[in-house]
Parts: sequence; structure tokens; C-alpha cells
Amino acid sequence: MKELIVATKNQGKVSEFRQMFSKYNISVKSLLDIDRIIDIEETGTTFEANAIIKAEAMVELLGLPVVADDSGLEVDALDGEPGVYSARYAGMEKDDQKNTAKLLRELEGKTDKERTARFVCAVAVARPGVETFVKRGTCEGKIATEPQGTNGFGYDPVFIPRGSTRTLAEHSSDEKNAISHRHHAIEQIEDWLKTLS
Ligand SMILES: O=c1nc[nH]c2c1ncn2[C@H]1C[C@H](O)[C@@H](COP(=O)(O)OP(=O)(O)OP(=O)(O)O)O1
Ligand SMILES: [Mg+2]
Repeated sequence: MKELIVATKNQGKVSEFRQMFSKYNISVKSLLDIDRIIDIEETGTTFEANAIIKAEAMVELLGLPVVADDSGLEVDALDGEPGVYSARYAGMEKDDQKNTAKLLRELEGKTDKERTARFVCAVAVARPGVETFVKRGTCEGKIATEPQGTNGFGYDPVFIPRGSTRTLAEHSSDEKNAISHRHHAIEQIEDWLKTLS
């Protein structure tokens, strides 16, 4: 079992990385396991830029290979918002329920066709002395009219993936991890993951 650091404080992401990396025989350590208070400012304007910032900041600190994830929701009727601001949409406290409530308010009165959206995930791989690379995965879908389900995290209770009638929060973790933006991003770093084990 090889250990890999994922530069995130999001427990939902950690669980999904754990589950998806296990097939490569990789165990996950996150910022939640590190005692030091580490605050990395997400100053980028793209998911890729922020994923690279988070990954490289941790490589600087630890001198070890690091994977980072920057992700969020792009809603077409809102010109791609909340985008890179998804976590901070309803305020700096990064409250999932407030964020989803704000999103539903913004889309009030919009028809089914006007509710299209996608989850985007950029995964960056950074290592000491080697150039960083970053890959993007997406998951197309639409925004529900009310929250449904309790699985997952973030905007999952209001996101219905294309081809489904249920929100992601009504999908099992295995089901979500087979179709998610995070899955599609990780898929693209698979060759590198295989070199680790
Ligand atoms: O699969 C997902 N299912 C539901 N919601 C999701 C998902 N993936 C990202 N999201 C939302 C959560 C948060 O509102 C934002 C990510 O923000 P993002 O800055 O990348 O993560 P974060 O601040 O929670 O943790 P960290 O930066 O420590 O990795 O998009
Ligand atoms: Mg963040």
C-alpha cells in the first residue's frame, strides 16, 4: 500500500479519493490528518490554476508528491456561476446548505431546460523538482427544484446527473464514483497512479 497526500480539507472529497484510489492500492492522507493549520488561498480564476496552487503549496511544505482537487458547479443560466466560487457562493463560512439554498433561489422560476449545469473537477499532480500537471473531468446534469437525498456532500442534493432521475445525494458512493467529474479527472491521471504502486 502506497500513501499519497491529497491537499484538501473537504471530508467529502477525502472519502471519494480514498474509495477511488483503493483500486490502485493507494491510501490517502489529507490536510485533515495534519496537525499544522494550513490555509492555502485559492486566488486562481480557473479550477486548474487553483488545483495547481493547492498542490504546489503542499509540495513546498512537505517535499513529497501531492494531489489536489479544485472543483465546483457551472450553471448555464447563471453564465457559469458559481464556478470557482462554488465553496464561497453564500459566504466565506463555506456552508453547503446555504450554498444550495442560494443556488435554488437564483434559479427560481427557471424551467427544466433552463437548469442545465455541470460539475467540474481539476486534479493537479505536483512533485518536488518535477513539472506539475493537471487534468479536468466533468459531469453534465441539471439543478433540481428542491434538495433530495443525504449522500455525498456540497451541491449533491440538488444535482441530477444526465440520464438519471435522482440527485447525486440519492446515488450510492459507488454509483457517484462511476460517473462523477472527480472520477473522470482521476481516470486521466491513472497512468501516473499506476507508477506509484
Ligand atoms: O462532487 C461534488 N459534489 C457536490 N459538490 C461538489 C462536488 N465537488 C465539488 N463540489 C462543490 C463543493 C464546494 O462548494 C466546491 C468545491 O470547492 P473547493 O475549493 O474545490 O473545495 P473545498 O474548499 O470544499 O475544499 P479544499 O479546497 O480544501 O479541497 O464545489
Ligand atoms: Mg477550497
